[in-house]
Amino acid sequence: MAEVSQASVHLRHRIPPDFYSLNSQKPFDSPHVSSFLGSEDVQNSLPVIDLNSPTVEDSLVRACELSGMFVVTNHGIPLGVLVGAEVEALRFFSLPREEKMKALRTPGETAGYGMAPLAAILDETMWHEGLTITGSPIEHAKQVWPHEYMRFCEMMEDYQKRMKSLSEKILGLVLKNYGGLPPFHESGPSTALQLNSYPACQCLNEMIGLAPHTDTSYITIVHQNDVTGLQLFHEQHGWISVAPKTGSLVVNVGDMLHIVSNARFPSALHRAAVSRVQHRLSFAYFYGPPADFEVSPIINACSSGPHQEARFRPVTKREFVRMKAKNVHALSLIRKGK
Ligand SMILES: C=C1C[C@]23C[C@@]1(O)CC[C@H]2[C@@]12CCC[C@@](C)(C(=O)O1)[C@H]2[C@@H]3C(=O)O
Ligand SMILES: O=C(O)CCC(=O)C(=O)O
Ligand SMILES: [Fe+2]
Repeated sequence: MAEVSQASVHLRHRIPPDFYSLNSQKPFDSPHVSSFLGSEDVQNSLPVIDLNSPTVEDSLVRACELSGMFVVTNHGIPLGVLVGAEVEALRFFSLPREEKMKALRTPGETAGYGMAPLAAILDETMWHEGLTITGSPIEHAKQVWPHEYMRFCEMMEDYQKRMKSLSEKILGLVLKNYGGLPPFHESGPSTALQLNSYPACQCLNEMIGLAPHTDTSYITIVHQNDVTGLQLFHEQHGWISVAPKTGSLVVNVGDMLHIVSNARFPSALHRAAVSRVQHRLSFAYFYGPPADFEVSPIINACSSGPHQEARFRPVTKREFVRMKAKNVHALSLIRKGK
């Protein structure tokens, strides 16, 4: 009996809500989210960085220091690639629930359909479904489209290839004064593409799409469709809305870069809100160290004042992910002197 309820709890955290049937109910208030989803309309306060600018390196470093999140333009990814990926993602998320369930993430795996892993340690329900892709999505795509999987796979592979180069360009510039990109040895970085879908939500008066979190990556590159929803927590303004701008991309600092920079760059605390009328899609590309690479603060000439002593103990991404699966505040567990 205990085993059965354990399993159902586990399933509850993996399987997205039944959006269609919930939306056919009369609107009701969520007990957990009492009108806290408002955000200040100060989205223009996020730095916008032209990657072709001659001062790009300084601007990137300042933006990382200031808010841990910024917008990039002239990034070299054609609009057609972003829109093409949106079309394919929508083709997937528009499938009937039982079809998408064929691609359900199996326990212990990264890739597949389901709730964000974050759901496992939260009480509240998130109005969210996601498809995580690592490399080729062929296995899951074939399960849902036995004969029409190629277009989806080609689009997603091309998207990841381009995002990988862009991540390396941005991270290389940000870390230039730290000796450039960290040495990855033979293993290469660990990367993942997370397709996020937030269907219009009519049944709840206020509902969270993705709960507040930081990403584990060095950096994450986010593309949003034209529906506003991404919000960044800002020390002075509270939650600020990061509205989509056609063709531009949002970049945020994750936990691994926060550690490498010895807390000089904040790991951006962010969340996603949902719309009552529009289906929101976002694409998050995570670029991080390989699982067994030991990440530790780099102390060098550009670290001054309070940053001179290592603030974190070394940690591998694998160990950190294990800690974060139980505690969203995993960073505090590796902070020195705590
Ligand atoms: C590569 C990954 C990062 C991620 C966990 C995952 O294995 C796949 C999903 C990612 C995501 C997306 C939503 C927020 C987040 C915290 C989560 O629960 O799943 C991130 C994870 C992360 O950055 O740790
Ligand atoms: O939907 C968004 O804009 C944010 C997605 C996100 O934060 C994530 O996938 O980690
Ligand atoms: Fe995120």
